Amino acid sequence: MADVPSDAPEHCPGTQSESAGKVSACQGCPNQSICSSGAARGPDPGIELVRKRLESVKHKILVLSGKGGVGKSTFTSLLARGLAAADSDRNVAILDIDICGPSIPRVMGVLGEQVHQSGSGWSPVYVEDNLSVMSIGFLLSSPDDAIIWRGPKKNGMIRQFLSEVDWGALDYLVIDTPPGTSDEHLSAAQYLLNAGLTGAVILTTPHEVALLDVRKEIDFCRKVSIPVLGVVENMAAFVCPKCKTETAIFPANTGGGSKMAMELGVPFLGSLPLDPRLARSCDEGTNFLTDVQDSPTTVAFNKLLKDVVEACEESRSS
Ligand SMILES: Nc1ncnc2c1ncn2[C@@H]1O[C@H](COP(=O)(O)OP(=O)(O)OP(=O)(O)O)[C@@H](O)[C@H]1O
Repeated sequence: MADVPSDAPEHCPGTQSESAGKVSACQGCPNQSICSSGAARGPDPGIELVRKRLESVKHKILVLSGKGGVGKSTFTSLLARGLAAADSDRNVAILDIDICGPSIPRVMGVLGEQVHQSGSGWSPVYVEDNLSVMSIGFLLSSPDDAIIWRGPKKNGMIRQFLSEVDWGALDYLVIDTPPGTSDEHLSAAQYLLNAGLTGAVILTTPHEVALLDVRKEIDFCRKVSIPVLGVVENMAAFVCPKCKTETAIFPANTGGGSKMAMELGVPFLGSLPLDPRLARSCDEGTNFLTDVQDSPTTVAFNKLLKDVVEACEESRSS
């Protein structure tokens, strides 16, 4: 093998192998520490592939949250639908890299669709003429398939997703991620930062537990140099459709997302009220923004959308 040094022990896996420096044959080898650090493998060729593929994408937005179930996929779908509806000349796409719980196909109403591969890559599924979707959910034979995948396989999948989807020219690529700061986030950050990531929108709810996790998420963004476009507080309140009384379902005992954003020096993009019609719309895969235009959630979202667009433009010019 070309990547087995002359002083290597018997059964050396090779310096380019994922297991370099990590298997029993490596014990006592003078190259073990350099191999196990990954330095011998040189830069990941995927970084350049992703950069080239995403050259034609103007804004790349990561949607993050510290906790699960706070509304990341819901917000991703609203953001993509809102951006696409505001301007028919604007091309928008969603990439769902929530490998263990891809919910975007359902929320976007394209569950069970097939993706096709051509010479120029995988073709995404079109929801509107200017809105396309790619999700791991389209590729798994069973929803449980990916749950047992280890880090390197997830990393490979994310690299493939970022480098092999034939998006065409896009104005916005909105990327839905799993909750927390896992292998998937590190992989995505590594590839996207080299491809001109616009920034991250961080979702939270007003609960203290969710806010604590959001602090960790902001800390993660700072450590890996992801620009934070802002924090969105979801399920902030419930406005009764009959009497219009507003009730804080999850009381913000410590000031909620806006206070936390101020303390951490990141922009607060706004609050989205809870609306059971939105949950139904996500389950049915319909377009809540056009179907329920009088919802306080639609009104709040439309205002917030302008701020996200502005934050993206500012991040690009800075
Ligand atoms: N503002 C809202 N009003 C009513 N229901 C909402 C709202 N936001 C989200 N939901 C509902 O809450 C549930 C969780 O939302 P969603 O799946 O978007 O969360 P998530 O953060 O992406 O979850 P996961 O961690 O599984 O990826 C869904 O049933 C969704 O329809």
